[in-house]
Amino acid sequence: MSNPPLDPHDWQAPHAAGPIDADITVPGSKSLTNRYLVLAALAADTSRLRLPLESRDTLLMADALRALGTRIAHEDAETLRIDPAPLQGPAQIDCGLAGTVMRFLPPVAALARGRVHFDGDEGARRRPMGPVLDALRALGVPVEGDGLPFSIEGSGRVAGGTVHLDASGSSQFVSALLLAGARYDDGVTVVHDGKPVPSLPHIEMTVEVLRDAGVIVDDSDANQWRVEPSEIFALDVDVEPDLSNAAPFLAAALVAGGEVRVPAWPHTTTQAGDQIRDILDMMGAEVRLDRDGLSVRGDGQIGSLDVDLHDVGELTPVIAALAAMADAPSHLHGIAHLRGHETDRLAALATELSRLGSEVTETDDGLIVRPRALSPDVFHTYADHRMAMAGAVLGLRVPGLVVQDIGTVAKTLPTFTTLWDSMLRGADRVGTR
Ligand SMILES: O=C(O)C1=C[C@@H](OP(=O)(O)O)[C@@H](O)[C@H](O)C1
Ligand SMILES: C=C(OP(=O)(O)O)C(=O)O
Repeated sequence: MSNPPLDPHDWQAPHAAGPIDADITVPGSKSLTNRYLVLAALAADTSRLRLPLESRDTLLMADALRALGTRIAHEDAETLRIDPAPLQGPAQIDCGLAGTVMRFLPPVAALARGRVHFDGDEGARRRPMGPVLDALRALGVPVEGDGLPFSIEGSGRVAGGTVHLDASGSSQFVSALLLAGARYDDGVTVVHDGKPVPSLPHIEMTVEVLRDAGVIVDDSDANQWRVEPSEIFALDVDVEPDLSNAAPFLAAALVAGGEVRVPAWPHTTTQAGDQIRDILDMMGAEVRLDRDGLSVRGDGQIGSLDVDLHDVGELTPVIAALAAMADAPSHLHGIAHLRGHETDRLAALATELSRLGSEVTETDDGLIVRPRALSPDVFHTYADHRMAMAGAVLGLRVPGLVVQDIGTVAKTLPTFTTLWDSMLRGADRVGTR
């Protein structure tokens, strides 16, 4: 009997026939691109971003800012020019499934004159929003709703002041208020009360981009951030490659053996994804960062690990895929907040890895992955780009594995399959940033 035909959204993940030898040019960082776009829209003058990420999350951010009055256009193939203008409603904002759009823009919409309505994908309606919307209410901004869909009735200005919130569900609640806070009359002081904030490097990134734009930020006390009211200077920046999106390619060197190189890897960065270097080293890779970029070498052996991913939850799906092919059980912890990401990532990973044959236990705040012989099946992605990338990593060693709805990679890396194929051909001639 022949196999049933593949759904057109399904992708037969390529199997690695031998060691890899590839240079992969990774497109720009989602987190940096979307922070730069927001600050550029709030800035005093024209900004320029070179090599921004162009993916669903960043296109939605640009469209949303345009809906509020900002002019954003390509100046040349590599450069976006952003001309700020007074923020205006009425406007409809489609957040898709982008945490950065649904969290970063309500505090911006509060500065617009008029009603701004937010909605997004069905999955986005399940993502936590309460702390940032309640914080805006506490600052006197009229908000209708507690999650998507919701509306904000801006009056053109926000008084600002001190807000207390629980950011244990997402660091983005804090980043959101800090990004817009300099434009509030009294600035903003955000105080976190609750369990530890996840993804702290992402808040450090927010603080750094604000300081680069001339904003004074005091982050000297734990769990408290103060943004002084001030003008935001225009930006003229090159966007770093997205280090979390580099992870599946680097992981491939461990699975298939061989070497993967990522040029332009920053030597200092606020991207949490930089931690992939230490994690792959712990799993047995030979990792080298020099002036040409990052190179990762593997021999097909994957070591197990016990790791706290609280700061860098984005890497979990790819690390879990590696753990399922490691030489002993692994424990990934500190990641309870992943239940509120694109999907409940802990449940999704446990289900999909178990379907292939792994023995996976979901704990309160993570996963225990016991490697077993894997057999091919359909790997479901739950509209989660990082699940799709994890499926690709597994497919290198599981011939016949099918990744369902591969198109979901478009959230942050629309060229993923092209880059993946080029990596397996041992070259990166088609990669674009
Ligand atoms: O601020 C950002 O750019 C991000 C913060 C993190 O969110 P959480 O704090 O919700 O984990 C991260 O996982 C997400 O991919 C991007
Ligand atoms: C959690 C993620 O995205 P978002 O910005 O939508 O929260 C992610 O990219 O892994």
